[in-house]
Amino acid sequence: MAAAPSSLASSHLSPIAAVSTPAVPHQLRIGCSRRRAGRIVAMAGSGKFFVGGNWKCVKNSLTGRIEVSAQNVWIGKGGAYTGEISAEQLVDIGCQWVILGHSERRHIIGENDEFIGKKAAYALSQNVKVIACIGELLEEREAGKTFDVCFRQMKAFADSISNWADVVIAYEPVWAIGTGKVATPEQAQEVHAAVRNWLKTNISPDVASSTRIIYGGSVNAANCAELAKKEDIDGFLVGGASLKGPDFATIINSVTAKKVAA
Ligand SMILES: O=C[C@H](O)COP(=O)(O)O
Repeated sequence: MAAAPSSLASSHLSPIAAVSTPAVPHQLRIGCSRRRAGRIVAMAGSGKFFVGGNWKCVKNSLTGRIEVSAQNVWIGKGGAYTGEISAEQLVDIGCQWVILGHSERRHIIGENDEFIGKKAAYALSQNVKVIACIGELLEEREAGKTFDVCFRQMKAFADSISNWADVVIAYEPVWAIGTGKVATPEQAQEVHAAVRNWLKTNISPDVASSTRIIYGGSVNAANCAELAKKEDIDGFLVGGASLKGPDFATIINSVTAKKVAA
């Protein structure tokens, strides 16, 4: 892979961590994904936490530091789209965030860049904030196409985004998601720095320095600290490790420690 462009300082950014937990039966669910259908996804940042999944369970048990994210939303105003979730529904129940472009939506469900971009545009138009996921397949990395893929996915999001204050970028190499094969801190930092530089070049230096870029893919209690030390890693999007409460706490603390250190 070509050398990454120089990174922009991001140590002032509020860190973020994200987690998921297994489904709780008989709860209203928003969003779904593979083995973790109905999971909770929590993110910490800007002094807030964000959680999505089993709505009643989440909403009734969280403090004001926690916000909720869905894992899917429809591309436009609600209507006869059976099985889909509208942004209006999310707003109605007080759900502030949605995860878009997750690799499972791209590679299993078949959502393409344009479709994901439409979702982002409409969600943002309804004041639903977006966790914009990008990331390359293993064969794309091995072919030296990591930056090409991530930048193409970034452009699709950027074409739909006017207010970057409501966007968090999640870099999740597909080969690291749910595999136990985490990117090394250097591999992750290289892509995060490149994405931040892409924002600087294609959007603005302000957006580049203020947009949080979080890493996802086999983050756990053992590897989070070294990842969190990297300059352009502003937090985590965590799946499997969030099934273990103490591990999640360790992950949250790793990014909180970064914020304190900054
Ligand atoms: O949504 C979460 C990410 O896909 C990461 O999942 P993972 O931590 O199980 O690899």
